[in-house]
Amino acid sequence: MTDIVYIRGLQAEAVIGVYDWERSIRQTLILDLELASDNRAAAATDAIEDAVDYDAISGRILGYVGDSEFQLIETLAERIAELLQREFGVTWLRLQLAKPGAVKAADSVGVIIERGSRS
Ligand SMILES: Nc1nc2c(c(=O)[nH]1)N=C([C@H](O)[C@@H](O)CO)CN2
Repeated sequence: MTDIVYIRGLQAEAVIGVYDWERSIRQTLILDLELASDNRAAAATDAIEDAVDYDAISGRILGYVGDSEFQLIETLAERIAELLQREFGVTWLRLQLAKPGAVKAADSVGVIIERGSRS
């Protein structure tokens, strides 16, 4: 399957970080997602039930990240990937998780992961 539904620039706030000062503040995270989709199936029925619902997924991620308190962005990215596979049946995904305020001299830092199979 080569179709994709994407979400770009999803902005969330979380307690995240390894240092003591980070455990008592909320920091901004930016998520970019590519999700495998059979767009022809959704187009054939024109029904949201047959689509990868970017609105429902965005809402779920915002809620999950907002409640999370991990130390590493690697952990948060992995948990989000697992959640999307488990709850939304996503078979393949590429997730970029950026922590833009983390390194003062850099525009942004973060991780990119791919999970699942595209075929
Ligand atoms: N690979 C990672 N490196 C670092 C992380 C991280 O989550 N993954 N986190 C930190 C600190 O929390 C940093 O963001 C504070 O500015 C350092 N390195």
